[in-house]
Order: sequence, then structure tokens, then C-alpha cells
Amino acid sequence: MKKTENQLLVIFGASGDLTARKLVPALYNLYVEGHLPDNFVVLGASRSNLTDNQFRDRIVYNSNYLKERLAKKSKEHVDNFAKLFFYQDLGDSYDSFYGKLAKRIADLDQKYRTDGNQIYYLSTPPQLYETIAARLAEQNLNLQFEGWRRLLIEKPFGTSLETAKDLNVGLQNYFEEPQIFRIDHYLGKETVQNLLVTRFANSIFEPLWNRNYVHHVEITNAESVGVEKRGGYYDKSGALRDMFQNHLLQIVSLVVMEPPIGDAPEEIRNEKVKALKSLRIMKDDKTLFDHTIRAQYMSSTIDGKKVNGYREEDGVDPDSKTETYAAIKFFVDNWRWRDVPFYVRTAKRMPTKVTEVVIHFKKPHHQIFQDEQMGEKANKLVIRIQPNEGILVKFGVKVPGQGFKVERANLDFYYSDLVETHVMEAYERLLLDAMQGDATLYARADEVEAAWEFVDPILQYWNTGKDVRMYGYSAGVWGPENADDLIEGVGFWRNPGDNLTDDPGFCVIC
Ligand SMILES: NC(=O)C1=CN([C@@H]2O[C@H](COP(=O)(O)OP(=O)(O)OC[C@H]3O[C@@H](n4cnc5c(N)ncnc54)[C@H](OP(=O)(O)O)[C@@H]3O)[C@@H](O)[C@H]2O)C=CC1
Ligand SMILES: O=C1O[C@H](COP(=O)(O)O)[C@@H](O)[C@H](O)[C@H]1O
Repeated sequence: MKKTENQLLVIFGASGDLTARKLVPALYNLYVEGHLPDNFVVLGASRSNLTDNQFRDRIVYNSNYLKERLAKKSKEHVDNFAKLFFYQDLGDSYDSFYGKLAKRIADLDQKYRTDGNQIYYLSTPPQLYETIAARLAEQNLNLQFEGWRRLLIEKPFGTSLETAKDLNVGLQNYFEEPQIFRIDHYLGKETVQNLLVTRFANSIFEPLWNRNYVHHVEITNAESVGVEKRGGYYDKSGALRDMFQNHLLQIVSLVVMEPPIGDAPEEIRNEKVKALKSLRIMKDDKTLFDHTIRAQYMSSTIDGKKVNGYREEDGVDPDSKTETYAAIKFFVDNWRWRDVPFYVRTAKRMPTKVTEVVIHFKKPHHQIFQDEQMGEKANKLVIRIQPNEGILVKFGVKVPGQGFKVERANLDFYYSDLVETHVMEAYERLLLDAMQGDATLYARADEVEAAWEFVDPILQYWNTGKDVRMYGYSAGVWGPENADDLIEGVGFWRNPGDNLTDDPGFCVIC
């Protein structure tokens, strides 16, 4: 096990949802699994007026997110975990009180011997990221004399190419790029990382992973929930910014990239950037019109219950033009992928929650068996990111009996079969990596900018193009019918079920 050095973690926005829902539970898992260093403390910071004990009550003792896990534990076990947490009130803004904060950090560092190593986790509204970095620098908290200093930034990282560039420059005024860790929680998912292993630790897939054998690539990210309580944020964001620019393009980069020369963070990140830079940017209105679809969910009844349409959700403008569904077709301009279409879609209020990558292989180039549906039975590799994580290969077998009738069979592997292995949750993996200084699973500045470069023209076209349509789809179906047009030339969307082996066949979108 890699050693984690003594350190102090400062969380800005510590009174917020992410801290309680994801960060503290992730820290708890690290605590239980023995991954935390001997000397380790967490200092929560935000404007809310809380004492250390009130903060501990809120995020540990009274936490809904830890309740089940703590229920069977001894008081001593829970107290020892709670004692790791402290709280610093930042007054009424994130622009002052940094002298006090610096003093508190120095005191805790000395008392708990955290060796001057500090992580600053920014879990606040994004407009505060640069201000916080600047104020930390004013107190010399960015300087690495006696220990190291790292800055962790939550998404969203900018809202356009221009704002992402500005934010990169803004942060780099105060912190060096190797100190900056930009979170994309999809990279913390084991199955996303497994894309690298599937491709580069096996000799059976990689030789086929190119335009000679791959017919098209399909990536689906579907959520059954709507915007829940985040309507205010989501209405300014939309599916393209919220999921596609970051999480889905990260997955795309892992599918598209060339083999790195080793597993060092910079080797992998260099290849991912090259992959993102090779995505063909859509420039003309015709391509943008033909290759992109956006839509919004409309009210409907699911399992006998009425479900709000997007425009009826709290915090959403009743005339909103924000998409909750985005489907994009694109090409990759490099030697490996030339002319292979990629189809990527993401949406809320779909029939189920699922994320998967499907590599559709070409038919055998000479057809020996006279099976009319042979085309629909071409090989597929399905990489299920969530849920029921696993890998499925679909291949043709002979149906017993006379003649050569071909049917599809499955070869499947489920992560859950690896019973002894504890699969770390995304935030747990990412926090531990940052604590150990491993940036492999964090997005680099040029990576984020390359992703925005691809997305920006689509957003601009959607905002200003005169022919752009906003389709509707009833909550609980697989998006608008018009999304069929996008993929029509190659088949139909694979609308998967809950299980990896559910075989939806080639169903037409509802
Ligand atoms: N929640 C989630 O699931 C996810 C969140 N994120 C990102 O993480 C960050 C934090 O999100 P989340 O915890 O959900 O947000 P919350 O609104 O729940 O919490 C943010 C915290 O920041 C503080 N804050 C400071 N200034 C403001 C302000 N002007 N308006 C609102 N809050 C302010 C608040 O604490 P106080 O008032 O005490 O200062 C608040 O507790 C955001 O950047 C978000 O985009 C990313 C992925 C998922
Ligand atoms: O970043 C985000 O991700 C979640 C989906 O994450 P998952 O791990 O549950 O797949 C999404 O609901 C949210 O809108 C988005 O901001």
C-alpha cells in the first residue's frame, strides 16, 4: 500500500451538500480502511457560524449519509473519527478572515504534527474559486517551503472555453499547475479506469480497436432522476455542460487515446489531451444541425405517479431553453479513428440509470452464412460503467439443428464477482490519490480546455442558431424520437436495461 504522508485537509464550503454527502463519507471509508495517515485533521471552513462540536454533530453524529454505517460501531470508533474534524468560521464572505484561517491552520498543524502538508478543497460555488486561491496566496499558504500545498477544484470548471481559460490563468497566478487537482468524479469510478486496463492489459482487444474493425462507438449516460433540488444551478448549465463537457468527454478520451508509454500520470494525461484535440470540431451550421440533438423532459406519469416536466421544476425558468437531453454524433480526426462515427448521449428522466460504452464491430468482410439478420448480430463489446458494472462480449454461435443459423451469445464479467475486492467509491479514490499526490485521475488545464474547444461551438449554435430545435420527450422514455435520425445510418440506439446482460436488441427509441 502506498504511504500517505501526514497532512491537513481544509474544506471550503464545509457547510454544503457535497461535503456532507460525498466528502465526509469518503473520508470515513478511508478511515475504516486504514488509508488515513497517522497525523491527519480536517478543517471545515465556510460562512456559517459553527463551533467544532456543532460541525461534528452535523457531518458525523447526525449525518444521514453515515447513519447506517455508524449504527453498529462503538462510541469510541465514532468519536475517534469525529475528532478528526475542526471548523473555522469565515465571517460573512470568502474574501476576508484569511489571517484568522492561516493562524488556525498553523495551530492545528503544530498541535497535530501534520508536517506543513495541506490540501485546500474548494467545494463552494465556482465564482469563489479564484478569490479563495488569491486569499490563500496572500497568506503564503500556496508556498511549498516546509511541506506541500495542493488545491482541489470541484466542477464546473468554467462555463465556456473562455471562462475555463480565464480560470486556469487565475488559479495559475497563485498555484503551480502540478499543485492544482481538477476533480471529475467519473475518473474516480473503477469501471472508467478499467477502460485503460481492458484496452492496454489485454492483447485481444487492442488490435481490433481501430477503424479497420470498429463500425461505430456508442456511449450512453442515462439518469432516471430529474434535476431534483438543483434546478437553479442546472438551468444555467444544461446536459452539455453538466455531463458531456466533463464526464462524457473524459470517457471518450479513454476510448480514443493511443497507448501511453507507461502508467505515469503525465504519460496518460498527455495521451488524453491528444485524443481530445483530435475530435473534429463542428464548424458549420449544417453539421451542427445534423449531428446534434437537444431536448427537454415533459411531465408524465411514471409508475402511477405524476412527474413534473423540466419547466415545472423548482428553480427552473418556465420558458427555459436549457436541455436535459443531449445527443451528439462526431468523428475523430486521427489515423486510428478516421471515419468511425461516435454517438454520445446523456439525459435526465430516462427509464433507468445506466452508463455504458458499446464498441460495435464491423460484420465479417465475407459472409459465409446466409443469415439475413447477420448485420444485426455483429460483435459488440459492452463496457458497463454503472450499475452492475462489468464487461460483455456479444458473439455469434450456431443455433443447434440443420443449417447454419446464427444467434448471439454473451460472454460476461461482473465486478461484483470479485468478492474479496472492496471497490472504492469515486470520491474515496480521488481523495486518496490527491492525498498521495497522484494526479492521474485529475484533469489537467489543457485537457479541460481541449474539451471546451469541442463543446463551445455546439453551445454557441444551440444558443444562437436559427434552425435549432428543442424537442420534448415524456419523462421516463428514451428521449425524443428525432434522436433516431442521428444514428439511423448505422442502426439504432441500444437502450439498455438494468442488467449488463439485458439484451435490448435493436429497439427503436420511444
Ligand atoms: N452536490 C453535488 O452533488 C455536487 C457538487 N459539485 C460542486 O461542488 C461545489 C459545492 O456544491 P454543493 O455542496 O452542492 O453546494 P452547496 O450550495 O450545498 O454548498 C456550497 C457551500 O458554499 C458556501 N457558499 C459561499 N458563498 C456562497 C454563495 N454565494 N451561495 C451559496 N453558497 C455559498 C455555502 O456555505 P456558507 O453559506 O456556510 O458559506 C454552502 O454551504 C459546487 O461547485 C458544485 O458545483 C460537483 C459535483 C456534484
Ligand atoms: O456531475 C454530475 O453527476 C451526476 C451523476 O453522477 P453519477 O455518479 O450518479 O452518475 C449528475 O446527476 C449531476 O447532474 C452532475 O452534476
